[in-house]
Amino acid sequence: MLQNKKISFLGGGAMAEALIRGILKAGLFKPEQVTANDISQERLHYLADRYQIRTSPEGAAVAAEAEILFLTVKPQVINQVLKHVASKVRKETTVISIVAGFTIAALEEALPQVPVVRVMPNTPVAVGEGMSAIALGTFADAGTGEIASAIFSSVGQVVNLPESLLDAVTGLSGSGPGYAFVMIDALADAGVRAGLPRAQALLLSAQTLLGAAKMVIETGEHPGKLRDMVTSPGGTTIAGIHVLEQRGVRAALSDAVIAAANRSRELGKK
Ligand SMILES: NC(=O)C1=CN([C@@H]2O[C@H](COP(=O)(O)OP(=O)(O)OC[C@H]3O[C@@H](n4cnc5c(N)ncnc54)[C@H](O)[C@@H]3O)[C@@H](O)[C@H]2O)C=CC1
Ligand SMILES: O=C(O)[C@@H]1CCC=N1
Repeated sequence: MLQNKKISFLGGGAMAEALIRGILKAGLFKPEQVTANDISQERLHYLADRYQIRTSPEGAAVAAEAEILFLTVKPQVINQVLKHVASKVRKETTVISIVAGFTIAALEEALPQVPVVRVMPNTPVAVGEGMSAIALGTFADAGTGEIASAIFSSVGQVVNLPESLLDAVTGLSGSGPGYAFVMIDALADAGVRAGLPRAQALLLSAQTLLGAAKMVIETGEHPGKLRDMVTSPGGTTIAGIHVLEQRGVRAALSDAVIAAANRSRELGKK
């Protein structure tokens, strides 16, 4: 299905790089099938050098030859980019937008009759542990859906959801790695505070979150039940959890997700 298809990225920033790294690592595409476009020459040199992919500063030319075209620029510039390339995008090209808040309706207005897919992935696609939610546009058939699913399943887990839920996804899993990195860093600092050497504290912190997440996914158990398994009566864990509850960690995480989802909605209105 994807054999020999030309896949291109308009915008070669952090998320495009995460996807490029992930799909090459998964062996889904060969470097010569991949082209990145960016306004920054420095970025293009870096991507060509690091991943041996093709690069070009000519967005319209890249869009014209793409069979799968990724839109990976910031929400603030997507309209300008689409205006520049829209007339070059062929009706057979699958267009996959990961732009936060940018709606399928807006994509289809810029690219009439083109099969478009809106996806909200996250940066762990770079290491094969991404979480992506997919919503298909009006002109996307089952084949288009299969292409998007194959790409994103090669770099992590995929869910299909109605577009109306993608702002919520952005607040939870799209932005979520940011929250997780803050937690990992804070726990590592706490380990140092408790007397551990920095490098070991960071490993203990990150591996603990990785292990806990894996237990939830692999056992299918409710996290509350798994938490009870760690929590001995009168023991250490309940003493720590009490402090988290006292400081409102659950409410803080909940407010973080809602704030990010609201921001995604706001970006979509611009
Ligand atoms: N970073 C993340 O965790 C995630 C980001 N997204 C979405 O991915 C998109 C890209 O985000 P990042 O990679 O984080 O941003 P970024 O700022 O790292 O990358 C954007 C790239 O676009 C380039 N660019 C700017 N104007 C351009 C133009 N006219 N033509 C071609 N390239 C141009 C910039 O030079 C930059 O390299 C955003 O729309 C964001 O909402 C979605 C999911 C997760
Ligand atoms: O911060 C952002 O706007 C992007 C969208 C999801 C994750 N990062």
